[in-house]
Amino acid sequence: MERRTVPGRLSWQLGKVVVTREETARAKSITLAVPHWNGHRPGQHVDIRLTAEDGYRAERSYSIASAPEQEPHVTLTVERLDEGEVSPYLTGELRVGDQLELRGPIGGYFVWEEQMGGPLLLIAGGSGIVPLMAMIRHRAAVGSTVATRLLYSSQSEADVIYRDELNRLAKGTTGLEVAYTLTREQPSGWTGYRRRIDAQMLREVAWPPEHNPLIYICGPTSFVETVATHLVTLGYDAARIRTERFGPTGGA
Ligand SMILES: Cc1cc2nc3c(=O)[nH]c(=O)nc-3n(C[C@H](O)[C@H](O)[C@H](O)COP(=O)(O)OP(=O)(O)OC[C@H]3O[C@@H](n4cnc5c(N)ncnc54)[C@H](O)[C@@H]3O)c2cc1C
Repeated sequence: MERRTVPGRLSWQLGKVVVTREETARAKSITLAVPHWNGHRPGQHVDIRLTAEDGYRAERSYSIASAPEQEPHVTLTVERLDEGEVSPYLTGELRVGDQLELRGPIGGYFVWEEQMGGPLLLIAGGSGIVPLMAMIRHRAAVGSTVATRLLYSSQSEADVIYRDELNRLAKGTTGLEVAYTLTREQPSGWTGYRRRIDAQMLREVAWPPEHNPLIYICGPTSFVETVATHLVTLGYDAARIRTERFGPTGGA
C-alpha cells in the first residue's frame, strides 16, 4: 500500500500563486495551487503567514472564495487596508509564481452546503461577501435551486466585489436574487438601496420569519452585530443565524 505524508489541516504548507485578478480598486483575488489540499466546505477560511527577512511573522485569516468544486485550486479575495500590515502586501506585492504559507481549512460553523437547504438568506458588508460567494459558487456548481437571497452592502458601485458574476448568476433561473445597497455614493439612475442596512430593508428583502430562513451574515464586526440584532428583533430564530466577523471597524 502506498504511504504518503499529507499535511494536516493545521500544519503550514505552501501554495503557489497561479492567477491574480483585480476585483475592484482595493480588492484582489489570489488563486493558489495547493498540492496537499484536503478539500474545504463553503464558508471556511485559511490562515496566511508572512515571514519577513528578519524572521518577523504576521498571520491573518482569509475566507476561501472558491467553491470546493474548483479544487485543487483555492481562491482568496483580499481587500487592501492602507494602514494594514498584511493586506497591502497580498494585494500589491504578491505575484504569480510566488509561494504563500497557509494552513486550513478552518471553521465548521459558518458553512453552508446544498444539503442544508434553505431558504437561504446571505447578508454581506464589504469584503464579507467572500465566504458567501463560496456558498453561491458551490450552489451554482452543483446546480442547486435552493431559494437564495443575497443582500450586499458596499460603499459605492466601484466597491462591489464579484459584481458581474453575481449579476450573471442572478439572471439565471435557479432562484438566486441579489439586492444591493450603496451607502456612500450611488451612480445616477441607481435603483438599489442607498443606505446602511436597517430593519425596514431587512423586512423588504428577507422572507418573513415564518419561512424560517437559514441566515449567514459576514462583514465588519459592527455591521454583523447590527444586522443580527435587527433580525432577532424582527422575530427570526437566533438559532438559524450564523455570523462571521472580519475585523474591528464598520465600513459598509
Ligand atoms: C475568519 C476571518 C476571515 C476573513 N476573511 C477575509 C477575507 O476574505 N478578505 C479580507 O480582505 N479580509 C478578511 N479578513 C480580515 C483579515 O484577516 C485582516 O484582518 C485584514 O486583511 C486586515 O489585515 P492587515 O494586516 O492588512 O491590517 P492590520 O495591520 O491587522 O490592521 C490595520 C488597521 O485596520 C484595522 N482593521 C483590521 N482588520 C480590519 C477589517 N477587516 N476591517 C476594517 N478594519 C480592520 C485594525 O484595527 C488596524 O487599525 C478575515 C478575518 C477573519 C477573522
